[in-house]
Formats: sequence, structure tokens, C-alpha cells
Amino acid sequence: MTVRARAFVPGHVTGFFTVERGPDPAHTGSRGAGLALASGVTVAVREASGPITLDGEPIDIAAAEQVRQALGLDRAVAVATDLPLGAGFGVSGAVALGTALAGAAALDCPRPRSELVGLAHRAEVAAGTGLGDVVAQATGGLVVRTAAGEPSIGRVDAIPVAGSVEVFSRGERSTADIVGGETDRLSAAGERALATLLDDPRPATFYRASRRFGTAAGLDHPVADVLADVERAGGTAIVAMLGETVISPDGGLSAAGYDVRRVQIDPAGAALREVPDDRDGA
Ligand SMILES: Nc1ncnc2c1ncn2[C@@H]1O[C@H](COP(=O)(O)OP(=O)(O)OP(=O)(O)O)[C@@H](O)[C@H]1O
Ligand SMILES: CC(C)(CO)[C@@H](O)C(=O)[O-]
Repeated sequence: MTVRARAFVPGHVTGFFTVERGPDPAHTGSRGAGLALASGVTVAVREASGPITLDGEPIDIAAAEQVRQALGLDRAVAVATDLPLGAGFGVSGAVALGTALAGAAALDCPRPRSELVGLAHRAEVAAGTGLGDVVAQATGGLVVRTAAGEPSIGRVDAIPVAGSVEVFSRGERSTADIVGGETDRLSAAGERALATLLDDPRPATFYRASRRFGTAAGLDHPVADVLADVERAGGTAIVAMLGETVISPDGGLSAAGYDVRRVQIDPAGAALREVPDDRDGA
């Protein structure tokens, strides 16, 4: 089956965040910081019509369906990923953004990148599955979101960083349940973390502020045992919001005996990938 366009979108783990509710999805989002990861999703839009599939199986991801509707895209969308859904890697946002980028390319429908990022952001917010992942995934690196909302409204910066992190993931957590509930405490903790990071914009400060945020926001308990193990082993660890996933930048997870994956930090954000002419693809 012929592939018309393909996009790669990095996974994104949020270290800390606030919830900013605006009058509409464009103005709604979060402030905060997180890491874009070289493990992500590849979205291939085919010539033929068909559903969205994940590793070959049909899947319902509301944010991506909404992007398809907005673009008028009925072509098959084949998603491949080595990341789990619902575990804090922003997979739904990544699929929505990949569908927007590859979908517009497949339809030969020229739109500026910021509009496509905005389309995916609004869809992700409306679905309740994320607030800041899409704009971060579009940026890459250690992403700092200083004003919430789609690209024409929000503000995004990044702290230069290279290298890799260890990842340990053991379960899911519902983003919609947490961001749809009472968020004053977590947003206050997110504000403090952001002020700390902006005052001293270094990766080490990101990890320290994120670790404190997890505790202050009451969001670290599902993996408190893992964090404690890593710290006993002399390492650094943070919770990937919002999942049962822990990230360590300094080998702390493997030092504590966990079976981990090492993942590079993605430097550049989501992008189209070349599709060789007349060849079958993913
Ligand atoms: N088997 C599945 N497990 C989890 N989610 C699924 C599954 N199948 C479909 N989905 C859909 O995928 C989306 C998952 O969104 P969710 O926000 O929970 O996770 P995520 O985007 O991977 O990452 P994060 O935890 O960072 O928000 C939802 O739209 C959900 O309905
Ligand atoms: C809400 C969130 C933590 C879910 O992954 C993320 O979208 C963010 O940082 O806004």
C-alpha cells in the first residue's frame, strides 16, 4: 500500500506543569517543562482510505480523529511506536500532530507549520488527553512552556541539552481524570517549579524542580517506591507526568536494579520524513 506522507513526532515527558483553562482550546493549555524523546511515533498516511491503526490494529485516539475530520482526511493513517499509550509519553498528542503534518502533506494542502501544530493542540485539549505535549513535541529538546495555548497564543522556549535518559515504565494513568479534576494545588506547585527553572535554566534545575513538583502536587505516589529506590542508590529520578513512568538522567534507575530503556533526548521536534517515490511503506 502506497504511503503518501510520513511524519516523526517525539515522545514527550512532562516534568512539571500548570493547568491553564482559557475560553477555548486554542487558549487552553499548560505552562511547564519536559523532555522530548527520540522514541516517538511515526505516522504514515496512505493513498487508500481506511482507519487509524497502531502497529497494525485499529485504534481510537480522539485527538487524532478530530485532526482527520478538520483536514477532511479519510486516508488510512498507520501509526508505529515503541512507546506505551497512557504512560506519560504524550502518545495521543504525538499521533494528533503526526496526523496533522503528514495528513496536510498527503492532501497537498499547504498550511504553515504553526497552523498544523495549532490544529493538533486544539484537538488534544478538546479530547482531554493533554495540554502542553503537542507544542513541546513540535519544539524538541528540554522544552519550557512559558505561556499556554496553541503557537499563535502560547510561548515556548528550550534549554540546550544533549544526551540520553533512562526510562522505566510500569503502568497507565488517566490524563483526563487528573487535568479534569481539582488542579489548584498542582498549578501552584507548577508555578513555583517554573519560576525556579527560569531563574536558573539548566537541566539539573529541571530535574530538581520536577522532583519537588511531583511531591508538592501529590502526583508522585504511584511510583514513590521507585523514586526512593533510585535515591537510595545515589541517583536522580523524576515522574513522567502523567503516567507510572520514571525518568533518570544519571543512570540511577539501573543502579537501583531496574530493567530500563535508554532513550536519547530528541533535539529538533516533529518533522516530515522523506517518502521514497513509488515504494511501499509502514
Ligand atoms: N489500549 C489503550 N490504552 C490507553 N489508551 C488508549 C488505548 N486505546 C486507545 N486509547 C486512547 O489513547 C489516548 C491516550 O491518551 P492519554 O492522554 O491517556 O495517554 P498519552 O497521550 O499516551 O500520554 P500521557 O499519559 O502523557 O497523556 C486516549 O484518547 C485513549 O482513548
Ligand atoms: C497535562 C500533561 C502533563 C499530560 O501529559 C501534559 O500535556 C502537559 O504538561 O501539559
